[in-house]
Amino acid sequence: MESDKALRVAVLGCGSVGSQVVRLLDEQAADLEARVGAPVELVGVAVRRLDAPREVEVPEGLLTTDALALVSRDDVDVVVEVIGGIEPARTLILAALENGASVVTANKALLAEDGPTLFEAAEKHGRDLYYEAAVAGAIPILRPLRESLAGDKVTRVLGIVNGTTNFILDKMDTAGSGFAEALEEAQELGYAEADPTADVEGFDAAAKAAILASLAFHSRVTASDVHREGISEVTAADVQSAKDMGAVVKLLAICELKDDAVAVRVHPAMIPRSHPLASVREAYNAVFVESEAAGQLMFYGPGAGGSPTASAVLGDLVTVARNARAGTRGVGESAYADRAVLPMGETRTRYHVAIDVDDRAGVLAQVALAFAEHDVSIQTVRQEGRDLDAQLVVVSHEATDAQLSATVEHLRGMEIVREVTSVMRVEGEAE
Ligand SMILES: NC(=O)c1ccc[n+]([C@@H]2O[C@H](COP(=O)([O-])OP(=O)(O)OC[C@H]3O[C@@H](n4cnc5c(N)ncnc54)[C@H](O)[C@@H]3O)[C@@H](O)[C@H]2O)c1
Ligand SMILES: N[C@@H](CCO)C(=O)O
Ligand code: NA
Repeated sequence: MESDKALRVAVLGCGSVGSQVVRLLDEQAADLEARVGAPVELVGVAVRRLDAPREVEVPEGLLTTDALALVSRDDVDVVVEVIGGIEPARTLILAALENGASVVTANKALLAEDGPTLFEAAEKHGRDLYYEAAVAGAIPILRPLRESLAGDKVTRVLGIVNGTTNFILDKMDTAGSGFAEALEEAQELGYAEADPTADVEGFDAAAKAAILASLAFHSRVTASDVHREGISEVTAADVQSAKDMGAVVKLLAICELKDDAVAVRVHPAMIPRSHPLASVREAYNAVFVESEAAGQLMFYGPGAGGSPTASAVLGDLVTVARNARAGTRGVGESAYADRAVLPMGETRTRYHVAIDVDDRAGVLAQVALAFAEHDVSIQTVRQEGRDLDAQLVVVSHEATDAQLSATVEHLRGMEIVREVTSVMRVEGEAE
């Protein structure tokens, strides 16, 4: 792009995010031009159907159903991919890069599954590939990890990175709703999709965790490296049990550096109400970062929605445009550390276990022994007497997930244990 020439932008997909990108490109045109130093011009919008209803009016003549032809035009400087999914998004991004365009995308699913292929193509063709919108929507988190913290050593990232599940868990906590009822409300408000599997079962958060871990630890982490558990099994009893111990249940994406390996997981966990992430309500997102020199940082804001997500897309677009004007490109992938990914069994965590037991002599000792047999140290035990039985709530110290899950299996098989009523990991508290 020459210094006074417009930056020519093609947008692929005109749904929730794409329509807001198109709107902002029009409404902010004068400011964008001033910030970039050249006009930012929309030259085409690829859609699936020309006659579909849209949230934005696309200028005459810009709509096309041939996305491949659009990205193959030699007058396109930047392609914004907001179709989502693996194909045809991957083919279109690769074609755009090959054709000399830079790419801005919000596509976490594709980046988490096949990021390296895209990064290599960007490198090979000397173009930019930016994706701030892919993790936690509008919240600036990827740029801080990639740039602001590039001189520090990030040791841990804890994130609430899925708005739908945070909304559901928040309703279960504050309104006492059951999972199904809270999900229905999330669907009515338009947070959850008709098929909520990607959100509820943690796939969306796992993709984001893979991207966060890759950037935080300068390694390649893909979605298949992430241990994933969703929230569909979280019960009102779990939520109440968390409340009783001054905690709240959140779906967390946890990325940790352990010696020279990384551990990456997504699962519901109890965190103390005093932890900054406990105050993240409704569909908001937040990412809590711990690094050696900076200490603790928290990034908070709207993690979804057309307009917030478009804000992140436009931020990337301005960066790409400035790079192009300066005749340079931004930093590419940084995977030099090439760290191994720890299996979940070797990851260290803590468990909260609630069990119904017979209320008689020696029961507590037997339960304590089960923990001891797996070399798991107990932090607290709370007992609540009932008519004929008692509920014991045990919170462990840190141990490997394998030791902790073996302890739970052991408890389930014990004659004195009537039922294990709640099992959940506990995070966000110093040992
Ligand atoms: N909506 C959000 O809150 C949000 C937040 C962060 C990231 N994202 C990501 O942004 C991307 C877009 O999400 P969205 O919510 O806007 O989805 P959406 O379903 O609202 O929009 C996608 C659009 O792409 C169109 N499309 C599908 N195939 C096409 C093709 N071959 N050519 C042209 N158009 C095609 C669809 O018709 C649809 O209008 C996804 O990768 C998503 O993960 C969305
Ligand atoms: N479905 C996602 C959208 C943002 O990726 C969420 O609920 O957070
Ligand atoms: Na973001």
